[in-house]
Amino acid sequence: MQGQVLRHKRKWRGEWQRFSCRRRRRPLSEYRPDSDLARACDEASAREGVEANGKSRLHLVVLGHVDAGKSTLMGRLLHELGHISQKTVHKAQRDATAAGKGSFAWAWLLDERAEERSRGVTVDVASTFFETPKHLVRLLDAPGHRDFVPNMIAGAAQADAALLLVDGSVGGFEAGFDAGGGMGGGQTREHAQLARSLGIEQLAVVISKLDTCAFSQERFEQVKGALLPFLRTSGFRESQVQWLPAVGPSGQNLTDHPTEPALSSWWRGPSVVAAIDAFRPAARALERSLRMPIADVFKGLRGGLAVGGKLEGGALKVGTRVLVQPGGHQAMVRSVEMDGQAAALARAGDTADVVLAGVDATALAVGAVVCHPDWPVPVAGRLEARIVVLDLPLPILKGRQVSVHVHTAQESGQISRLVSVLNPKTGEVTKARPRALTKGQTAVVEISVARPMCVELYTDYRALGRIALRDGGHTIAVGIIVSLLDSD
Ligand SMILES: Nc1nc2c(ncn2[C@@H]2O[C@H](COP(=O)(O)OP(=O)(O)OP(=O)(O)O)[C@@H](O)[C@H]2O)c(=O)[nH]1
Repeated sequence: MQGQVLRHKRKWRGEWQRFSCRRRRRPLSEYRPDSDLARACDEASAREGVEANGKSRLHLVVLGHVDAGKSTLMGRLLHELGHISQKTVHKAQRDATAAGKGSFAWAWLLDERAEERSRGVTVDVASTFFETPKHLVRLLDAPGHRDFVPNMIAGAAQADAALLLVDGSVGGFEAGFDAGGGMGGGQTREHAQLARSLGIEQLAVVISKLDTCAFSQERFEQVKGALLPFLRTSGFRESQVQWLPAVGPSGQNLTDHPTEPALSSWWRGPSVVAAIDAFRPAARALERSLRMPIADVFKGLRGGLAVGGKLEGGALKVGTRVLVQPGGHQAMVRSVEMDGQAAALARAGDTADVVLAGVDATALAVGAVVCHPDWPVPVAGRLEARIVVLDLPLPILKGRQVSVHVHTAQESGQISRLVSVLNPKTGEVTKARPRALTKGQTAVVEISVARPMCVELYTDYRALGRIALRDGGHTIAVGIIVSLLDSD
């Protein structure tokens, strides 16, 4: 059953009929970019190096357990890099102190900026831009609280690399990393596992708050020693993981080697900025057909409805005809904005705001996908996924209700069939039709969703072929989509 693709099977029934796109999909391998779009992409690639001073775009997500120090570190970093003025810092300090939350002044810088940008947002991930010597960084500051993990997933789904903030203080690390009685535990674990399952391979683990234990090298190594085996089993390659200490409030090891003697005496590695510069930007998948999962829907500044998101493949420009799935809604690109500026073109790897003309507002929702009309993204109500079962106290049984996450989409569904248990190394079936799945097992399951979702086979389109299953506020399994059933 694995790998079987039922691409053209149609089932017209009830609500499904309204969601289905009446087009027959052509194989992705046949895709050739439209010639004027291809020319515009070539010209943009030629200009790119000059306009961006040779810098490349990087989507970076900041992850970590609640209160690990993510916002503080990034607020201070933006100030050090000249993106936040001294005046704004003073104001945030005054406001935070007046509210009896003086220690949150740096964090408030980022939070306040997020509010300013708010425009009926649907994804509560603060997003801002900064430059490092090598990169133009789009920063996504994901909320650490477990209630907001779905937002974190939407943020991480767009990222090329992640900073994982880990509270190094005594008790702080343990709280974020604790297995939590077998129900997923702290968000250090869950964020790391989700990040990897969402395709993030490059990670910098920033151990914060070492000032609370006299900048102890021993504590740094202890935290690293506890976390490294877990990251390995989560699928990170050691060569792709950097480790570094940093203290947000005093700015230690953010842009330069630390000035604090207790830290500089033993730390020889990179600063946060150097670690970010060591990340490789993702290659632009221009040869793929257009896929832009919608992360945000809002009113465009110059009228019309706009959608925001990252182009996972292809390109679009003013005048491009697109299709919005589910539903097969035709639309025309009226304008494109990137980094708050009007742009002629958006290409794979860019995050853009796109105003669409000729489309009904009801078609535009977070989790819908803007795609090429001749190569529409499949919409499936039932699919098979190869999953790894995470830390959970109760086994997964057939019928388990789950929240299904794929790119920016989230839908309720159920595990409708346990297909097989696999040997994780060889992929061989070790048990067909198991009665239950337990922690650590690799398995193929069938998932049915309440409303059909835009998904792809992992082998066709990785960014839209990764899946996470959550239940009761915890991620219970992560995996890849191996077969589309009832898809159109
Ligand atoms: N001593 C010390 N305190 C820190 C450090 N980094 C952050 N803090 C403090 O930790 C608290 C939480 O910091 P935040 O930056 O809000 O943490 P966060 O990870 O963004 O929290 P959420 O967004 O709620 O997940 C604040 O009081 C900060 O001042 C650090 O390196 N050392």
